[in-house]
Amino acid sequence: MAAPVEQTHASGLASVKHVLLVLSGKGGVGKSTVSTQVALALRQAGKKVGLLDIDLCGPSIPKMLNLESHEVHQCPEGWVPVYVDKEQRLGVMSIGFLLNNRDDAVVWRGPKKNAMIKQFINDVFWQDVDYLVIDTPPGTSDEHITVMEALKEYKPDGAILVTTPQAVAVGDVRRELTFCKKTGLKILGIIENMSGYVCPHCSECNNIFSKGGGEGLAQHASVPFLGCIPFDPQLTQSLEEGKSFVDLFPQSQTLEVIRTIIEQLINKPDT
Ligand SMILES: Nc1ncnc2c1ncn2[C@@H]1O[C@H](COP(=O)(O)OP(=O)(O)OP(=O)(O)O)[C@@H](O)[C@H]1O
Ligand code: SF4
Repeated sequence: MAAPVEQTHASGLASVKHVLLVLSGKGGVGKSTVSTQVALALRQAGKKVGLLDIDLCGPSIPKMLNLESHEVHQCPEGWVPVYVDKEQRLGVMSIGFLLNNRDDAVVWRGPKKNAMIKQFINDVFWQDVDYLVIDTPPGTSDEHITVMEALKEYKPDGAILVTTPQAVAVGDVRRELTFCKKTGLKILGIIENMSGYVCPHCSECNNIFSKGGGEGLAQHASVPFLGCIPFDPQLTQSLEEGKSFVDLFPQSQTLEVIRTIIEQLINKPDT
């Protein structure tokens, strides 16, 4: 585990223009996938982006971006993010970079996790970032409360809720909606992930499972529905290989969906 930062300058999110939290009611619905693709698409839209992975129990973002061998270093202003590109348009900070043993986080007790979350919010040296995308742990836990407390002074734009067609029925997302209301976090919208299946042979999107639950829930809760991202084997491939889906499959229909989601986020009057 890397030593705590000896801070001499204000860092934190002071130079970050917009903060977007990505939440999901339960694990495995594609929260980290959505966080990563939103960050990559925002960069492609010309924004300077930060991606903060505070899913302490399962930091998967370094693998998804092929950054697993990287370690963060410190400067007087704080931890320096790992940059995906030499132009430094997408910087990533993840607990995965700080662990000697990738399984360490799983056994941490609450206070240690909460202290780490606060450090992540306050001690990373983001330099003039337009959008900071924060990948949070699944569910609603003490860690989420800590995140919200640590973010209070930075006034996050709001939350993107990720669900799957199957998860919407179980009530996990409803709890997430309640959490946002109780903590005063604006809901930017719901994304239904793994919604339909893109055939690798003909690129046709088939609805093998039910579809539309996310949109129905959004209507019911009077929050925006941002779109349906299908289960796309090309997306799985790019995540497995740690390559950018945006660069690997620029003509993909799935990418069009992600771009449409980004446009809605960018063009919100108050984001
Ligand atoms: N739309 C998609 N198309 C293809 N594969 C996907 C899609 N969304 C997610 N996956 C795959 O599903 C798996 C789980 O995704 P991911 O790690 O993003 O979920 P998560 O909600 O962040 O999980 P956790 O709760 O463990 O953090 C990953 O292997 C990812 O490659
Ligand atoms: S979508 Fe159906 S018809 Fe098209 S290639 Fe796939 S399996 Fe064949």
